[in-house]
Amino acid sequence: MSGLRRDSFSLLRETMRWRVALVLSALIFVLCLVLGVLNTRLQLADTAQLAWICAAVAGACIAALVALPRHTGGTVFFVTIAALLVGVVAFGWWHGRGMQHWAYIFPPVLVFLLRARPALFGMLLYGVYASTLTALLLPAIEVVRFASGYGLLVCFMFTYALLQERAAEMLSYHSDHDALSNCLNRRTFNETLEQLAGARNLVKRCTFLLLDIDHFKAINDQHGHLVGDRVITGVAAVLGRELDADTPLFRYGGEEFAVLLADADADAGLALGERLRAAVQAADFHGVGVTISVGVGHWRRGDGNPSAALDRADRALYAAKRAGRNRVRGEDAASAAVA
Ligand SMILES: Nc1nc2c(ncn2[C@@H]2O[C@H](COP(=O)(O)OP(=O)(O)OP(=O)(O)O)[C@@H](O)[C@H]2O)c(=O)[nH]1
Repeated sequence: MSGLRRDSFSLLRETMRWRVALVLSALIFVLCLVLGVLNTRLQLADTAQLAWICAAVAGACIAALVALPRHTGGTVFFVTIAALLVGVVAFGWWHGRGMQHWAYIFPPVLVFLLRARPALFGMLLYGVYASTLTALLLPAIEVVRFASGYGLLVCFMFTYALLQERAAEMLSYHSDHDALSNCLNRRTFNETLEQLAGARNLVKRCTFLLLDIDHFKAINDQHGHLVGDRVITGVAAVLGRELDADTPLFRYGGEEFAVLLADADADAGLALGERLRAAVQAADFHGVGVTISVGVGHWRRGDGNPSAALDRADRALYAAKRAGRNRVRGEDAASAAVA
């Protein structure tokens, strides 16, 4: 998980978080200054003291947001403000005072700290708590005023959080998948290979299958590129149906696919290759005869880089093509092809 996907998604989220954090901390800072002055005038020393403390924390948050990298600054802000709000609620509870105006800060903080659904649960829970506290201390009209404003804010924040989650999922899907075949794309394949090579990866062995549509240029030439595109989509669908849900299928190149069988030996790869080859041959591609050739390469941890096994799968594929296509070849054939 690196490169374009993480950059674009994280940047979007970090920028949003940072901006909301800055606006919120400025708001809390100003609000607390005003509350500090008013409570001092009303001679409510403990509430004034609380307001000064909150103003100082909000001021420190503004400094942290400006000085630290956006991601760290945002996280520091939301965690600090969440802790501060819990402190304010505890203060209100302890002194038997309604602190319902603070409740309006909870929804944006929870939405930027948690996923949408747990945030909704937290927002509603706090809304019930603050409404009950208000009902105990103030006239019913105040409860209605508070609950309507707070409810509206919760609806807005939950909608925003859901939209943001959907946008992130879509962004992630489109940066991982190929638009024509809906398979995982080459970039994801390269990342998977890198992860596999990592010393901390738990996969002990794996088998690569490279699958290439036979005489695809002729299909394009005879039926046109649109039909060629449909054949690629159709072959991907057939392969996807044959594979387990947890076996990834990649579009490796133009008319070439790759399958990564984790914790499987070479024989399992050859058997799967044969099943996939037969399934494509048996499928109906609107009258176009389509077959695939398959090359299989095996890798064990300690054997060096997995890309060497991929190389062997590529040579086995070449051997399958040379042997007449529509067949599966393993590493023995790859060695023979080199010799
Ligand atoms: N329609 C379509 N054609 C593509 C796409 N990507 C690559 N191609 C074409 O696929 C063809 C691949 O041809 P070759 O690599 O010569 O191989 P082949 O004709 O399949 O022959 P063998 O692999 O030797 O069986 C080229 O003509 C590419 O232009 C695509 O996304 N859509």
